[in-house]
Amino acid sequence: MSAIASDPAVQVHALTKRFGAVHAVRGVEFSVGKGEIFGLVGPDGAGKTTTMRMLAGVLHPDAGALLVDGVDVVQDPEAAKLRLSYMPQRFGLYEDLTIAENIYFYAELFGIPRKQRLQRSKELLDAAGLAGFERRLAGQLSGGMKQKLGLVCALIHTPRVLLLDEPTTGVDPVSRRDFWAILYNLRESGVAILMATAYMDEAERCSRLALFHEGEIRYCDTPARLKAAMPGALLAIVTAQPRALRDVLAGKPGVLGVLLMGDRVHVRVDDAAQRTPELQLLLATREFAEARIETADPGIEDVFVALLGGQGK
Ligand SMILES: Nc1ncnc2c1ncn2[C@@H]1O[C@H](COP(=O)(O)OP(=O)(O)OP(=O)(O)O)[C@@H](O)[C@H]1O
Repeated sequence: MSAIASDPAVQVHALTKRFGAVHAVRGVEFSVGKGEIFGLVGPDGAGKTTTMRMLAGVLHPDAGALLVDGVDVVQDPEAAKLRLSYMPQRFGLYEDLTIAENIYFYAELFGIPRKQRLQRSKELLDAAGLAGFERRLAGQLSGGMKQKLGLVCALIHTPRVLLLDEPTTGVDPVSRRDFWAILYNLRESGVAILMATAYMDEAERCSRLALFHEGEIRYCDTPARLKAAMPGALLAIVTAQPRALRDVLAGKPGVLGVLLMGDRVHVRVDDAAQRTPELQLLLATREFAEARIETADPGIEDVFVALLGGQGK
C-alpha cells in the first residue's frame, strides 16, 4: 500500500471520528504530495466526506492529526484555512447574486486585493468557459456552470491544497472537460488536490487512489498498481441479455465476480485459459448462443469491486 507521498502537502495520521454508534472514520492514514491528484473512492457512507470535512477544519476529529502545508488543522484552523480550499457537495453559491458578485464575495472573505482579484478571476473564468457570463445570476446557471463557478470561487485565493467532494456529479461532459483542464493546470503549479468521486473515469485520471470502505482505507495506490493487484483474470461477454447472463454466471466454478458494464458482462475468473472453454460451453447450452467472450483489461470499477469483495457497489 502506497499511502505516503514524498513531498507532502497533506498529512493525515490515525484519523478517527464517530457519530454515536457509527464509526465513520477509523484510523485513516495517508499523505498527498504537491502536484498530486489524490482520489477518494468507495461506496456511499464509507467515510470520504467525513475525512474531507475534518481536513477542511469544519469538523473536529475524535483522534488523529491533520497537517495542511505543514499547519496543524486542529491546533491552528485559521492558518490552515488560508492554505486550503474546500468545495463540498453543495457549494455555497448565492443564487440571487451574479457570477461576478459571488466571486467578489469569496475574494473579500479571503482578503484578496482588488487588482489581484480581477486578474485571477479573469484567468479562472476564461479557463472555466464562463467569461462573458459575469452578470448572469448564479441561480440561472446550468448545473455544470454552477459547479465551475464553485471551483472559480474556491480558487480565488490560490490555495496550496484543494479539497473537492464529488465536484462533477451531474455535470455535462463539456463542463467536466473544462473542470479537469483546470485541475491539470493546478497540478502543474504544485497544488495538492484531494477529490472524492463516484465516476470511475475520473478515478482513472488520479495520481493515486484511496479505496475507502466502512471508515477505513482498504487499499491505496496508483490506478495501474491497483489494477495489477486485482486477483484473477477478466473476461468480457457481449450479449443482448446482460442481466440474465449475470444471474446465470454468479457462483459458477472458477467465477470470482460478475459485473454489469452496459451491454457487457465482466466476469472475473481464476484462470482464463481453463474457464473460457467452459464458459463457451455453458453459453451454448443456455439461451446465450449469440454471446461472445473476449479478454478485457480491467477498469478501476472492476478492481474496486474485486478488492472490496463485491461490497463496493
Ligand atoms: N453529521 C453526521 N451525523 C451522524 N452520522 C453521520 C454524519 N456525517 C456522516 N455520518 C455517517 O458517517 C458515515 C460516513 O459518512 P460519509 O458521508 O463520510 O461517507 P461518504 O463515503 O462520503 O459517502 P457519500 O458519498 O454518501 O457522502 C455514514 O454512515 C454516515 O451516515
